Amino acid sequence: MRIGQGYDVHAFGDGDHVMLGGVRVPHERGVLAHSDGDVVLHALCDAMLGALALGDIGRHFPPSDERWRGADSRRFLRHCNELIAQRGYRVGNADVTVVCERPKVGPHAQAMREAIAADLGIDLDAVSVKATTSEKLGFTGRGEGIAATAICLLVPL
Ligand SMILES: Nc1ccn([C@@H]2O[C@H](COP(=O)(O)O)[C@@H](O)[C@H]2O)c(=O)n1
Ligand SMILES: C[C@@]1(CO)OP(=O)(O)OP(=O)(O)OC[C@H]1O
Repeated sequence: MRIGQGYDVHAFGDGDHVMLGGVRVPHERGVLAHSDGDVVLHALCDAMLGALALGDIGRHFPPSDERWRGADSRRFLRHCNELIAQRGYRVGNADVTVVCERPKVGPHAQAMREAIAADLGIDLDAVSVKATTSEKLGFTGRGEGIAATAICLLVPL
């Protein structure tokens, strides 16, 4: 078995939604990003890559590459899943925490779990999505941005 962790942050900018875990969540701000800026999927990709010491998301999908402008991050997740499968692993379970004051994540967590489980080809109960505020402290507390952490266990196929 292998274990990995990931972390991602995006600043809020103009817009009317944020992508989280592959789900479009209505919000009065968007995020500043090269891709769709999905912090949940970016943190999870980094956790999967980290578990096998395969570098990070920016190595596989460089922000300098125009192919990834506005990209759907589910594409990154599926690619990372293929990379780990090529090495004889699948995600045993994954646990993600989103940190922001708003939007509220809870009402969308089930849809995020379903999207992630579908892309990874694993059971729904192997995917956890949680959220917390930072009690109005720091950049997330001031509503300047959104962060996510992820941890995953890889098990042999
Ligand atoms: N963006 C968020 C933040 C929090 N939640 C839910 O609220 C609960 C309480 O958050 P605290 O930071 O005050 O502990 C938290 O456990 C989540 O269930 C949320 O849905 N979205
Ligand atoms: C996802 C990539 C894709 O170019 O760009 P961003 O959407 O800006 O997201 P980030 O979390 O900074 O990760 C780096 C890149 O791989």
